[in-house]
Amino acid sequence: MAHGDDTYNLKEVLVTFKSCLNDKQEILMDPYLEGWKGLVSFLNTMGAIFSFVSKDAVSKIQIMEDFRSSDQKDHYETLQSMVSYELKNGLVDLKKTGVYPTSGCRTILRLHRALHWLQLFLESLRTSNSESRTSLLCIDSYNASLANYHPWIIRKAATMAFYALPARETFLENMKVGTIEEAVAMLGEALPSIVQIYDITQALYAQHNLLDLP
Ligand SMILES: CCCCCCCCCCCCC/C=C/[C@@H](O)[C@H](COP(=O)(O)O)NC(=O)CCCCCCCCCCCCCCC
Repeated sequence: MAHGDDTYNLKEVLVTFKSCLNDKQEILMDPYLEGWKGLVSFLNTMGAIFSFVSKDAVSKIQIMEDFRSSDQKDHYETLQSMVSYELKNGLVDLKKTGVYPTSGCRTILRLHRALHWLQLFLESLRTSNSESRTSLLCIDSYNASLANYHPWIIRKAATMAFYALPARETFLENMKVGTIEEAVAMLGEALPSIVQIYDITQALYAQHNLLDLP
């Protein structure tokens, strides 16, 4: 996985999401977190204006990595095993924040909602044309997804930061996957696995009534 800025290649990051599913269609925690870490590295190349976003993502990734290096690590091997372990042992605050403010279930839910934003944003980036403004694509995908879970002050800060995004062609070049056309083609290849991971997680959380965890 390329995390250094000069060898940075978003293709590797998005391909990591492809390796998240095992043969039982369960989502493997380690590559899932690895994918997020790669996205955060990319976000860090977009400037300090996004540091409040990357800090929050990093702290959530860290919570999950701590579970993966704890005595309970085997229970956190997949999203499915995490849900069943935490629910069975009463380790999730279901109605309001209490004893378990940083459960795996609520932490992954935040990343899962952000994955929906990513899916919408990448899809609009892929299907837009050279006239499109990245900032507006980003604002639209944010408003259709994550914004619904954020208070006014975060929405305001996020929207202001989006205006600092580079133009579409520069953005696609920054992905370091070759020409604009190659970058667009790569998005088309990577998106189905992101959609699949999102859909499987959404169904898992819906099945256990976990979509509104505080
Ligand atoms: C192209 C760059 C745009 C990046 C925009 C990302 C979406 C904006 C998210 C704004 C989050 C603001 C920070 C605070 C969030 C928290 O309040 C909030 C709730 O947490 P809590 O319940 O523990 O309090 N946290 C969250 O919703 C989780 C946010 C996680 C955001 C991860 C974003 C990673 C972005 C990676 C960008 C990669 C772009 C790749 C494009 C080719």
